[in-house]
Amino acid sequence: MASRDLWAGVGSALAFIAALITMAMNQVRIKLLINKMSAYFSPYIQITIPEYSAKRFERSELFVAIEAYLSEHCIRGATKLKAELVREEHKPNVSVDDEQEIIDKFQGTTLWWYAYTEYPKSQVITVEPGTDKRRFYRVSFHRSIRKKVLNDYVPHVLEKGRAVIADKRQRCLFTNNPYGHSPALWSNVVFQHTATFDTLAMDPTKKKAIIDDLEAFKKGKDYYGKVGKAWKRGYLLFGPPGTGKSTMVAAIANFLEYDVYDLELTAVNNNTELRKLFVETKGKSIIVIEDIDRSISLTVKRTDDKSAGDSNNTYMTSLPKERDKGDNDIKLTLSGMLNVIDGLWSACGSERIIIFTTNNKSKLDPALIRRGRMDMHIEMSYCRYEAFKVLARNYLPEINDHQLFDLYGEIRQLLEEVDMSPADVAEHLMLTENKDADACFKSLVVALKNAKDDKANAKEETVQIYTG
Ligand SMILES: Nc1ncnc2c1ncn2[C@@H]1O[C@H](COP(=O)(O)OP(=O)(O)OP(=O)(O)O)[C@@H](O)[C@H]1O
Ligand SMILES: [Mg+2]
Repeated sequence: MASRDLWAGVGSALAFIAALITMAMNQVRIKLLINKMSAYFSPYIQITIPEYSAKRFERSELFVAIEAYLSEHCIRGATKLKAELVREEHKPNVSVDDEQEIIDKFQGTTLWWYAYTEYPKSQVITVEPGTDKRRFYRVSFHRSIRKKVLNDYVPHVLEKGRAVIADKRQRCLFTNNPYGHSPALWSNVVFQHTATFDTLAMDPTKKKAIIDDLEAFKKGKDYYGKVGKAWKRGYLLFGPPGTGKSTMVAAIANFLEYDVYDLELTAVNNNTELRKLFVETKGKSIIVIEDIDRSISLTVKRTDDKSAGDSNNTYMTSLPKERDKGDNDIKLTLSGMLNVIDGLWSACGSERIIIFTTNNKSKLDPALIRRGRMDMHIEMSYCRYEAFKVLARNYLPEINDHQLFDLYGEIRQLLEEVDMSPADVAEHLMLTENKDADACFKSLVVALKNAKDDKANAKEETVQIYTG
């Protein structure tokens, strides 16, 4: 009897649990059905954009662009905002917080945006805190504008968002790590050089030609596409020390708003390493190889190869020109370098500039600097009158043209006769505690006169030796 009661009790308990499960399942089914029906009859459509796609570990570009777009263009009506301090900036970056409806208008139609976060239902242990949650953006709109949203609105958000990101992003200066010393090929710091074309002292006509060339390059996406060329450009900067080659690189980077990759060739062992470094660079960037003549000859051990370089051994291409099969892993060669510049790298990514600087253009192999590889050869020369005026305004902004006028005549004359680098001229124009503008100009005039005398004496000596 007791056992029958017990079984009866167990039986009714099981029946009760079964009834509960059936109800719950029915509820889920009913809920799904309601959702389906409301979706069918609702005139609104929703699109959800996850922060991370299922397979990739990188944040979705669309998600990031939407975040930037909404925070820049639709933030006005929002009341729930969040602020984050990004790296070394002094102003926080303010964006729209989760669960805040944002209304956007596009070509006379309305769209409703909403950000939300999902947390895992079960306990998940992750290495980094916060990586278990999943964020989404959801946009709702009337089904009548479905095509317009997909064809016009989403690309519009993507474009505007990208522009906001580009505007706010901090540009970086990358340097290559000695191979094998670090898992990353490049290390980076924030690029903070303040040089601009306004502060760059050089012949104004040359300066304008460079700016025009850069402008054309920047706007050249369609042109490069049409003529089937990779969207890249090479500049060779040559001239004596202290004439502003490195300053020009910074001015170009600031003008184009590009990152700079400062490639130290002496830390690169072979062609394979060089290729990896190039491929790891991102678009909208400048790769600069400073003093290319010196870094190559330091890097590459001279070989017994008779085909190497010219007979005087003056070209950097005392390194072998032909491509031996094993060269790629053994050494850095000119052909390897040319292959990288012309090949794979230029095909992947876009908007790249490559700059070589040198004090000795004549030491470079013509193959390396031929047009097409180095599209523009820019000579940075000694400081002449026009360049001096720029330097005077940079270093002595308080001085007016009237005050300068008396000195200009003398300085102009001297600068035509004496070769002094802008770096040396700038040294004299630096205001210090016990040196005012007047003293600066006087010290410059004295230095120029001394240089002129030295030049005259040197000439005299040469003549004497020659005649004697
Ligand atoms: N054309 C210039 N315009 C403005 N400033 C200049 C110019 N040339 C040189 N300077 C000043 O002199 C300093 C040295 O110039 P920079 O390093 O650009 O010369 P460089 O040509 O790269 O020299 P090097 O051949 O030794 O590398 C700069 O910090 C800058 O202040
Ligand atoms: Mg330099």
